[in-house]
Amino acid sequence: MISLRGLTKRYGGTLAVDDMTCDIRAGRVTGFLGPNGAGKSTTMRMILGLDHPTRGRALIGGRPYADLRRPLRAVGAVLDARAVHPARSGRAHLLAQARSNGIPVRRVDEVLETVGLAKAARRPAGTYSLGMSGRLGVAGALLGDPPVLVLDEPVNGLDPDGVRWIRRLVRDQAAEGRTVFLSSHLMSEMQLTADHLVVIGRGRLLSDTSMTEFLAAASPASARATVPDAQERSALVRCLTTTDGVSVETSASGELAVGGMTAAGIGDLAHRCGVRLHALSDVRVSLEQAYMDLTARSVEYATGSAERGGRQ
Ligand SMILES: Nc1ncnc2c1ncn2[C@@H]1O[C@H](COP(=O)(O)OP(=O)(O)OP(=O)(O)O)[C@@H](O)[C@H]1O
Repeated sequence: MISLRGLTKRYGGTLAVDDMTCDIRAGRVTGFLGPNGAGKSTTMRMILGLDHPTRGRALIGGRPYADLRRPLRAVGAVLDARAVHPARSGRAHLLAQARSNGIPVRRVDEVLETVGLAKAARRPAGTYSLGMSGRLGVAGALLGDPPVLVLDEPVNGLDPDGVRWIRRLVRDQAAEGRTVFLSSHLMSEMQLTADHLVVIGRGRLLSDTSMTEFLAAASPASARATVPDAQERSALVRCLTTTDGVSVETSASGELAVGGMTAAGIGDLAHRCGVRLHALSDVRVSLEQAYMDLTARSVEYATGSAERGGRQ
């Protein structure tokens, strides 16, 4: 588990991280979201001991990073996948990391295989594509088989196959009981990958909740229903419109768009009214829309169309 307690970082006049308190728990993928400049990388750097908090603490398994005796065995990280000596081969880069953490050489070859870099392992890392560098970064993170993974934008530069690979990898790591803390600006990908979300804006914690609750909170109950029989459809519309707070629109194809009620509620009502349904589904906003709504006022570097506003 990663624990943040009143974590604060000030750079001169910039409050990059402002009193963050939350736990990033084991056994699930926690997505870390926030607009550009929100403080995600600064938070991750403080977790990894690369920056000192101005106030507060970041703990990995109850200890600050500096107290970890074999750090690669406690936490694996990808911060800047390009931060590798360009003349060193991928394998030599991993070997150096392994030696300093008491990790056997065979583990280096194992992780190179896992990330699909075995064939390119002896080439200078400076000749790697962005995607290959990303894979080398992930190999370094997995090297010590750590219980905690911190990944800053790990899908950057990966092709669709690579993006899928990262998704499966982090989901598998979480399923094995590891703590996975992952940042990305790719909302559709995050929606498929994360179980839990930590959202920040201008350094402050805006949300710490499950993906399901985050989406449900952003979208008032609404659903779509298909009733094949016209008379039964009218009967269902009558039943729905006599329910408080429910609105119904009928499309040209006869599909009902229902506001103020979930699919489960409509199913129960249809059953009571003796109406046969052919299709019934909840309508949810996407993570992208829910996230945009939450962070609209916290965007530091906004384009013309984004809302500008005060601090939340
Ligand atoms: N070394 C530094 N010196 C001064 N200011 C910094 C430093 N590092 C970060 N900042 C500032 O702290 C704030 C948070 O930056 P940070 O890189 O943590 O944001 P981020 O959420 O990771 O952004 P992005 O999504 O663009 O990567 C920004 O205003 C940034 O300019």
